[in-house]
Amino acid sequence: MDDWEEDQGPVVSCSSGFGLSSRGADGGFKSFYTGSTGNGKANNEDGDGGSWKTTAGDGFRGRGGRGGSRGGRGGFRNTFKSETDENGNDEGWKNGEGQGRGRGGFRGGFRGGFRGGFREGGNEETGKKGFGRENDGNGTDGGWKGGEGRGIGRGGFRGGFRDGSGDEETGKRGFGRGGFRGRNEEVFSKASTADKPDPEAGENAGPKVVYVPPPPPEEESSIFSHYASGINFDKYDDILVDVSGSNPPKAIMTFDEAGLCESLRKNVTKSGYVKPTPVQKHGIPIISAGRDLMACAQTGSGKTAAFLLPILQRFMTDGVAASKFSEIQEPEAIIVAPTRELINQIYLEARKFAYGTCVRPVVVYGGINTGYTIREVLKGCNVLCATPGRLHDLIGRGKIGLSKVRYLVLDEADRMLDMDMGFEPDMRKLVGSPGMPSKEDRQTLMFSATYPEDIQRMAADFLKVDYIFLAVGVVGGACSDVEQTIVQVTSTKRDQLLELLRSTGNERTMVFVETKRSADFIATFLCQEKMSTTSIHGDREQREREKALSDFRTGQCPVLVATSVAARGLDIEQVQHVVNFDLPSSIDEYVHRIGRTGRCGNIGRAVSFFNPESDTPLARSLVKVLSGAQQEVPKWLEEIAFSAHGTTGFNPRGKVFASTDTRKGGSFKTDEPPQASAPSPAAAADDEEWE
Ligand SMILES: Nc1ncnc2c1ncn2[C@@H]1O[C@H](COP(=O)(O)OP(=O)(O)OP(=O)(O)O)[C@@H](O)[C@H]1O
Repeated sequence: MDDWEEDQGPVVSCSSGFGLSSRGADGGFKSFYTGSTGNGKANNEDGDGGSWKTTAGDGFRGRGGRGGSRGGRGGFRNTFKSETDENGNDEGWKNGEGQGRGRGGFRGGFRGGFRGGFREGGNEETGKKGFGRENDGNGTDGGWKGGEGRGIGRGGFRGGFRDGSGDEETGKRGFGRGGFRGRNEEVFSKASTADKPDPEAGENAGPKVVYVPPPPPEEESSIFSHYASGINFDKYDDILVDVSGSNPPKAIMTFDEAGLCESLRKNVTKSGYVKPTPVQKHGIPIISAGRDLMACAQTGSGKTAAFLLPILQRFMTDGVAASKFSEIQEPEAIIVAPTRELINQIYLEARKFAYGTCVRPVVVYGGINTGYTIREVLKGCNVLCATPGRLHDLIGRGKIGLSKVRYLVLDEADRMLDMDMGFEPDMRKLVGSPGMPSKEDRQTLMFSATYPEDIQRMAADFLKVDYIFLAVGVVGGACSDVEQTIVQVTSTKRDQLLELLRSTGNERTMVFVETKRSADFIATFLCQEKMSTTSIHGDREQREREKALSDFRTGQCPVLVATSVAARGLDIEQVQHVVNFDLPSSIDEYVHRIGRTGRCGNIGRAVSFFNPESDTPLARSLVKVLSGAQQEVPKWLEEIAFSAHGTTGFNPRGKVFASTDTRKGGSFKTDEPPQASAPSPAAAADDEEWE
């Protein structure tokens, strides 16, 4: 039997103990929220887990279990301290000796299908052999004692204890899936993920993932469903465009000039596209002419179609391998993106534009069953849409061959090439993989709304020397259709949020927070306040993530609390409003987050809570972005920005916007040396928990 088929054997479900859309409450909050209904109280009976923390032992730390609808989660005393203090609900305890007793956190875990079992390197799959008191059904005790080097896991699968040397990003080498951390939760590792065993992939590598996503709709009406472009769509034509590089092809003005075949043309029309956006007007002929491209255009301005259409057209002209079963598939195009939801969205766009043609797009990403993924790939694959981890996994298994790759597309290219938080090692590994045509023999296309200067320079390694740089508007600038408001806060952010959401009625709103725990906490809080809220972050199962997104898309839950996992690329109809409950530490991230609204010529609003204690390093970049998008800059923000010493001008991560192609040497340089930014307190606390 082929190795991947083994995945079809008995597997441990990551979903056992979970209600469909419900989860235990975070310890310390005495609350519970459902993923979809906002019914915050019905199942609260066991959710009031006490927070806990240990400070001794061999660096272990985890979370209490997530037990179905009755489970609680061990709390996070330190991180949530201020919030729980505010709430008066913190029942946390601290244990300096690595021993102690907890309440709901563990109890919930034990009751949740053996999640949260106490393990000492025991059976990772179930945690059953741990010290969890599985029959502690009444939840009256749930206490535990831990000596050195022992830990409490968050579920048998997640967050289990870490030996300190494990892979902090994935927990792959630790005991259990410590989950994701930090701001970009899809970032698996600073080193290549493929260098390490994939917990979903190999034998003995950890729990197998059984989730198989529902098939995408087949009806034509669903495939082509779209939202209308907005009143500002025509204003795109006024945006300044800078094209640099030798002999750039002439822009097209209409889709008729794009030279699309009949099928593609029809699909473009059925998608509601009447005229191309600037990135399409310039990008399509550049790609069609066979040139490499680094394109920067504001959020929501149609970058996806700008690369998909010319690629598909080339395949229609030159032909692609017939889609048929083969034990190894050799796609002609590979598209990579940093998050699962985004790559799935790109896949759906590819499928839409390729509708009725012989081109078969396939999507692969983590969090879903590997066997299922492989079967889908082996049916035939011309355009492979992938997140990096799963892509390398399939290449490693010999299911994907690279020798026929003609197009390599990096969407959110700055994230994909970010050395600190992105997938740079994975991308280098990909282009260096056996069979992958050299950059001279393939076309490499990069798209984003932001391109820090250092990333631009590094990106050149992946591109032919004569690549074209296309900038629509200011590189790194925010979409001017988003009305941006910055509100100074003190300590009552939650109440301010509530007031804000109450004033916006049923508007579809994304609330961004910095940490996964904050996401749970705020979602719980809003549910308690009778607001239909759901949440998405890297600690949720893929099934839950997709359900959350779908509930938000359909309007069943008009409020989505999200970490930065949802900051980039997601194109959701009628998101009228983005709230930065916590500001991100990077201005690029800010630009992407607020770009979830005001898309395709529609108007949107973004309100950001600015906390002078933690957000001052971002002040100058914010001023720059606000004024660049013709937004009012509050006086107080200007004062903070210009009195702040030791902050970088435009990006606290020490990066500066490039105003244009770095080959021309242009950038918004500041007169201050770049500094490494300190993580925000919230993010730091998040790190603390996982390390
Ligand atoms: N020419 C067009 N006419 C009408 N609608 C369009 C056109 N081009 C793109 N759209 C629509 O605009 C929306 C935004 O497009 P897309 O998601 O490609 O933006 P993006 O530039 O990739 O954004 P982000 O930077 O957030 O990733 C989508 O719903 C897409 O279908």
